[in-house]
Amino acid sequence: MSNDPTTTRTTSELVVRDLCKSYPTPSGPLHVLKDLSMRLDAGQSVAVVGPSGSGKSTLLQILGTLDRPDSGEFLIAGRAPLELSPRPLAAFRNQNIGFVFQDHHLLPHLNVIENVLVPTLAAGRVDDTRQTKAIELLDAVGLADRRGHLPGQLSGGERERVAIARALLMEPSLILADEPTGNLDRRTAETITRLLLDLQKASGAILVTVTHSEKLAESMDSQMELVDGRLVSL
Ligand SMILES: Nc1ncnc2c1ncn2[C@@H]1O[C@H](COP(=O)(O)OP(=O)(O)OP(=O)(O)O)[C@@H](O)[C@H]1O
Repeated sequence: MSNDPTTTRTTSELVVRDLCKSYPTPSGPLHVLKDLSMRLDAGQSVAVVGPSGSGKSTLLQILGTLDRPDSGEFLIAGRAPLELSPRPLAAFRNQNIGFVFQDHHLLPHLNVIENVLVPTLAAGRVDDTRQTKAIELLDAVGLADRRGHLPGQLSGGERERVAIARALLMEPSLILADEPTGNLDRRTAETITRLLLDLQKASGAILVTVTHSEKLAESMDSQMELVDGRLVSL
């Protein structure tokens, strides 16, 4: 078995055990996640809901390996990212985790296909396979004829589609979405939700979506609420 965190894939489950996270405040630590555990199989989608301040973004940041918990552990694709040092962790994140965030984070000076290919630049290789994959994904999200456009020349819904294509480029085992339809009108939101779910199901990735939208939450396989630092099935 390879020790390369970018290629090892022993299991495609997401296993989260006893995550704790607190932030220091003047009146003492604010305990946001308290022994949070969850387990999702490949191809499953889950909506995480909860009131503002309940810790949804904190959970997503930790699962996305962008922040560390105080304690606890989790496995993505059979690997424990918390055990990795910064460089292998960045490679692991790039290969295994796709992010779809409300504000897209598209690079304004790169055109649509270049934005989709950004993860390959980070991986240091833009090969023909990924180029083909990028074209396929842009086709799937209905933007085949907008490849050369800059993000500023696209609507909000179109930019979100680019972000979805980019998130799926490396065929990640985990997709994390934070209010992916937050800024969109109802019809566009429905189209984007369908696209995201269709592509996620086809790829077999796990999708964790944080949202305040009941409609979006209901579209996922299951719904969980963050209550007092833990996830409760709805
Ligand atoms: N870096 C930080 N330092 C201190 N407190 C923080 C920090 N980040 C988040 N918090 C606090 O942790 C709690 C959880 O925040 P988080 O952003 O995870 O909530 P959320 O459920 O995503 O909220 P929303 O729905 O409003 O986005 C909040 O009380 C927030 O103020």
